[in-house]
Amino acid sequence: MSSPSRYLVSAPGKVILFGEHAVVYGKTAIAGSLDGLRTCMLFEKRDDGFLELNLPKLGLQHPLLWPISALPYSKVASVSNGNDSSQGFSFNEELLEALRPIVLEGNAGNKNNQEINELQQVAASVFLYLYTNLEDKQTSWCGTTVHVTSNLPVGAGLGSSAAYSVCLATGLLLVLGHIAIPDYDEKVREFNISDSSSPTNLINRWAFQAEKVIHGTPSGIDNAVATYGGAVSFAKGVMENVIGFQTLRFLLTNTKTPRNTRTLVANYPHIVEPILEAIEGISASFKEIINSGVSQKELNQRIEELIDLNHNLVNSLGVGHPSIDKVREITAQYSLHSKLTGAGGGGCVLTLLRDDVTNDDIMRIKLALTSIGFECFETKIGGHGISVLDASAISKQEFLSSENIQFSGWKHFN
Ligand SMILES: Nc1ncnc2c1ncn2[C@@H]1O[C@H](COP(=O)(O)OP(=O)(O)OP(=O)(O)O)[C@@H](O)[C@H]1O
Ligand SMILES: C[C@@](O)(CCO)CC(=O)[O-]
Repeated sequence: MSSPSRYLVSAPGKVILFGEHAVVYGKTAIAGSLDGLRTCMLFEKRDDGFLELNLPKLGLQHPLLWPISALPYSKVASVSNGNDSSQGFSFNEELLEALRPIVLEGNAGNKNNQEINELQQVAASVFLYLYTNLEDKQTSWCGTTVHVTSNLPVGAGLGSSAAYSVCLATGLLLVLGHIAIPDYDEKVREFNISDSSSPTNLINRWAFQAEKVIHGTPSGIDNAVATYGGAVSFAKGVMENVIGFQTLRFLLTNTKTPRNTRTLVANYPHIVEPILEAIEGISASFKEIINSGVSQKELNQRIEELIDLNHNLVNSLGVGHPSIDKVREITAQYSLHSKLTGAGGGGCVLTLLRDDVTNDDIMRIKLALTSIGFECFETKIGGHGISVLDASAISKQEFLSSENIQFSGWKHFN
């Protein structure tokens, strides 16, 4: 059977319930995939030896273009054999350095690439970093065009970079013949991180590399959630399913504030260590409570206490912001509890919507928040991680106008 000439891939955003920042220092965090907030990519076959990347969500109206022959293949020899104990590969700084001028050069005569800003350069570097590593001379694709769409806010704490990284890793692994579209319509939720032959693990490892291009030293929780989906407890690259809170409803508020996500940890490691441990205690308490069989009312009340505790602790690491305080103030008027989520310093705020909150109140809260320029999403946690589709029958136009179209027939890796 011939391989598809187009692939569609889709990965969810994530929300961190407890443990952001602390997880970077090896503490346990709890997070889940976002229902309905996803990034999608269409990979189209080319036969002219070029790579094309379209990034409209980053404000780039024209395509970026590179000849495959310009990639610095001489820098990749050691990558796949490297040994990064946390997730499987070592990061190739030398390759990233070599890609910097190439990102801007593009093909001769194409000035487009030179006009791109720093965020766009990072997104392009991720693409070329993965492609250079994964290119397989056996592939029947002599180039690819990538289109990206997303309903996730970028740079707001909901894991848009992880969804981007997971989609790119998956699409390129498919295009370059390392993995194939699976047969499964539904995912069996089992993690076996040590099984290096599992396509899901391969995707997660390469997405982690991509996250390193964007973030430097990420914990790996965001790419893990975007890859595996569902709700997880995560520490030091090790993950467990957490069940029992997929029924909870949340309001996410994007304060749209430029973020300052730098914490005090690097400057005061000894002072903040007890704070990081206390944050880990919150994740542990959450896991205990969620499995304890307490009534829904008691469960909600305890989660709200943990939300406040976590917010105040992470706030003391220096990633609070007046816009986050504003959301907490408005939701508190309706007796609801909120915390920053993700890297903080602006960005998104998570509010637990208890069962007893009326739809009228939710509407009023949303109105109060949107009237001061914030953006709200009502969501549940859980749902599929990376999903793929043979898109041979889907045109580029259909894909680009697909915001409200649900493509059917998605497949999932087990
Ligand atoms: N739709 C997209 N198109 C292109 N690049 C994207 C897209 N979404 C995310 N990115 C890449 O991810 C970067 C944003 O990552 P950043 O970590 O700042 O935000 P986030 O992932 O939304 O937040 P957090 O990591 O706190 O959850 C962008 O600068 C870009 O490089
Ligand atoms: C702030 C942080 O903990 C979460 C970002 O979504 C960073 C990370 O885990 O890599």
